[in-house]
Amino acid sequence: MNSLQLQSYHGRFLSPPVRLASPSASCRSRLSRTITCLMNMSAPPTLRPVTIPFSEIKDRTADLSLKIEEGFGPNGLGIISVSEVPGYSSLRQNLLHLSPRLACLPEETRKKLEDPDSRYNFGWSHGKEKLESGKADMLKGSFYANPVLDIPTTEESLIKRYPSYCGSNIWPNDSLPELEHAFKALGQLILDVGLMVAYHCDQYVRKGSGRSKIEELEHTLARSRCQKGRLLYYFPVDSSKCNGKDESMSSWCGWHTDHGSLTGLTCAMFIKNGFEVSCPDSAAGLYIRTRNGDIVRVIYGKEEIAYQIGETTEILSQGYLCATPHCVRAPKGESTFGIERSTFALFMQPDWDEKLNFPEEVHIHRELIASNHALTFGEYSELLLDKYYHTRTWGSYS
Ligand SMILES: O=C(O)CCC(=O)C(=O)O
Ligand SMILES: [Fe+2]
Repeated sequence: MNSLQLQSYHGRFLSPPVRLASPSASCRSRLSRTITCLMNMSAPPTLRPVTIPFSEIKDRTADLSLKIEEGFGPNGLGIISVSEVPGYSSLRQNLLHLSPRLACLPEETRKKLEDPDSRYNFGWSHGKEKLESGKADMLKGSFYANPVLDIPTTEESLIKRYPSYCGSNIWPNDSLPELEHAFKALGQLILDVGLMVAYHCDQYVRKGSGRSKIEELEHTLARSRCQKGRLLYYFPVDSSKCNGKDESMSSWCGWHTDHGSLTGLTCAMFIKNGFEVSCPDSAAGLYIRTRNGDIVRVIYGKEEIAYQIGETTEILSQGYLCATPHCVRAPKGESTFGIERSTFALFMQPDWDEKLNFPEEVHIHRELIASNHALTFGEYSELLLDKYYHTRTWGSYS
């Protein structure tokens, strides 16, 4: 089993997950009935998350607390998927096909899409984040934008104070004009479905915690101006800095927890020579550390949107829902040379002004933030960026 290290990851950092009370026997048997274990021996098992059809998640009268418990509860994987979302499949295809095109734009074109002032949290970002080794991450490129608001605020003091959220989107209007529409359409859909997931999470927390007054995830996210989409492009295996000898699970993307509230994820697309292919290495892809401490590979269908919990939900739910540690393993072996990976993450996050009270029972970033301390989400994010993200020396931000 991999020992997890505290790691910086573009403002989304790994912290030791909080252990809650051990799961009941009934939870355990329910989980083992519903999880399909496809592979087991020395390698970590491959599991499917609990899947909730769109018709159920959109139903505000449905009681989905058992399914939310299976996915996000003390014995769950920390990830669920939503299936049969109308219109989703073509929006995913449209956007994921654009990431290789973006990544192979001429260097000076990509440079114009960079935004050092936001520490590369808007527009194109490549080689600006640190890997677990501390070296610059050349393995993937990212394109960041707020899919809902092009200009979240015009207030200069806010833009200075919270540049990673209050800055403006940068679209490649001349070089890849299709990107803006494709990015916004998919981001908005994942957000709409994510708010439905958030509603059912609130119901689950209210019921299970016995607290009538909770910080509602759904409303916190619905009023936020901080949604952030990330289109990820993992460079072909042989042309990246990866020498192919990296056996670790986190060879493409290091272990971390996302620091927002809820992350929506598409099923990744593998591409070779411009064509979609299936990945020849079945060990490649997304890995998760469950709240029981097990490391598992997680798979879900192309037609499904996956959602996992971020740190801010752990803080606002007072540890009732826990952030999900995850990483991505690169494919290995000669047959995988030339394979690129494209995927999209939507980080649903509170507004920069939203107050976070750090409760006693949550141990996230204790080295930085004392318990019973309160910070806004904007302050929390910038604090983490200050500590772990050393771009002030690279960019014009000073
Ligand atoms: O590439 C992936 O599948 C996950 C990416 C991720 O975890 C992130 O961007 O925070
Ligand atoms: Fe992540």
